[in-house]
Amino acid sequence: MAEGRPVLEVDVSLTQGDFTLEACFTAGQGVTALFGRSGAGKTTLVNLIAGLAWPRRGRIVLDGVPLLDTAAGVRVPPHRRRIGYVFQEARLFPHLTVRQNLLYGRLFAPRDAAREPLERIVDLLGIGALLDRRPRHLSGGERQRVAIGRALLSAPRLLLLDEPLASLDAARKAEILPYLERLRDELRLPMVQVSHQIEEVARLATTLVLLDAGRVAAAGPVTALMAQPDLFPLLGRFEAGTMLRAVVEGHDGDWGLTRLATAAGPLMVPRLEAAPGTRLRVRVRARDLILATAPPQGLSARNTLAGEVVAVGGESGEPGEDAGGVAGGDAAAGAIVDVALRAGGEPLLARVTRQAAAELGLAPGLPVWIIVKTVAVERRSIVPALPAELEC
Ligand SMILES: Nc1ncnc2c1ncn2[C@@H]1O[C@H](COP(=O)(O)OP(=O)(O)OP(=O)(O)O)[C@@H](O)[C@H]1O
Repeated sequence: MAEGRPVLEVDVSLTQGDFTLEACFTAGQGVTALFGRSGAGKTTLVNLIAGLAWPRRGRIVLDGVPLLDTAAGVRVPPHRRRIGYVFQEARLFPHLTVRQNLLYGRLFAPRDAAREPLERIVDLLGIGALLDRRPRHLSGGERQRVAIGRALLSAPRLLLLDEPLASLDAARKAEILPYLERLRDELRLPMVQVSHQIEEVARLATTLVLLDAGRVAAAGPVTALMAQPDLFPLLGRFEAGTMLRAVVEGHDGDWGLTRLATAAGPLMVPRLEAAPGTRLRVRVRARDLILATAPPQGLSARNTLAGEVVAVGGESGEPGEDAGGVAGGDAAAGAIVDVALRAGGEPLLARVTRQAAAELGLAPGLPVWIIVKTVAVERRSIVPALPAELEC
C-alpha cells in the first residue's frame, strides 16, 4: 500500500436490534475488501460510510475531510459525501437509455470537481456499443458496468461496491473483474468492496478488513493476512493460499510450459499467452503444496522452492465445512494443520496433515523444500500484477 495519509478513516459503533457493530480501520489507495461471514456487518459498515445509516458514536474521514464526527456534531448528508455506491443489483432506471442513466450520475458531480469525461468512462468500462439501449436489453454484467459508470460520473472520491458481482455467474464475473482492475489502476480511484469470494479479494483488493460478528478481527495488506493461519477460520478454509509476485521469463514451447521468476524461486506453469517481462501474480493454494525436510529427488513435480517454516498454525479440519474439500471430507476434527512458510522473502502457506507435521517435526525456523505441482497452478489463478505503488 502507498505510504502517507489514509484515504479513509473509520471508527464507528452502532446497534441495530441484537447486532452491535464496533469497527475501526483505515484504508489507503487501491481496493479495500470488507470480508466476513453473512451477518458480520459488511453492508451495515458500507451504509455508514455512504451516510445511509447513522452510528450511535463515530468518526468517518475521507481524504482528511470529516464526513461524520458525532463528538464534534459533524454529519455530512449522503449526497454531499462524494461517494459512489454500486449495489448487488444495478438499480438502473428502466425507462432511460444507458447514456441517460450515465448522465444521471453527472447531476451529482459538484461543479468544481475534476470530472472524468463521459467518453473516458465509457471506454474504461467497454460500454460504448450499449449507449442507446435500455437496461432490459443488457446482460447482468453489462448492467453492472453501466451502474459503475453512473457512479463514476458523479466524480466520487471513493467508490463503494456492495457485492456488485454477487448476482452474476462465473463467466460474467470474469468479464467484469478486468474493468474493476482498470478503475483501480488507471483511474486510481480508491474503492471499498464487500465480497464473499476470497478469490475475488485476492485478485482485486490491496487491503483486507476481516469482519467477525460486528468487529474487525484483522485489517492489513491482503497478501500478509491471507498467509496468517490464525485467520483461516474467517477466510474460508479450503481455498486458503497466498499470492506470489512473478515475472514471465520465457516459454518452453516443446513442453507447453511457461517459466516464471519469483522471489521464492523459479516456477513452471502451464503455458501462458504473455510476453517475457510481463508482471503477474500467481495464487498458490495451501492444499497444492507438498513439504519435504530434505531436497527431493526423482519427482514429477516441476517446482521445488527452498524456504523455511514460519509458524505451524491452528488445527483445522472441521467436519462439515467446505463440503467436498479436504476439511469437509473424511478428515476428523484436527486432522489438518496450516503451515506458514517463507521462501525468498515471500509468504507461502501449506496445508498438511497433523500427522505429517508431527513426523517431519515442522516448527518455526525449520528449513523445508516446498513442492508445487505445475498442473495445480490453474490459469485462473494467474492474474495481472498490482501497480508498483499499490504493492505492499
Ligand atoms: N434494520 C435492521 N434492524 C435490525 N438488525 C439489522 C438491520 N439490518 C441488519 N441487521 C442485522 O445486522 C447484522 C449485520 O447485517 P449486515 O447486512 O451488515 O451483514 P453482512 O455482513 O452484510 O451480511 P451478508 O453477507 O449476508 O450481506 C445482521 O445480524 C442483520 O440481521
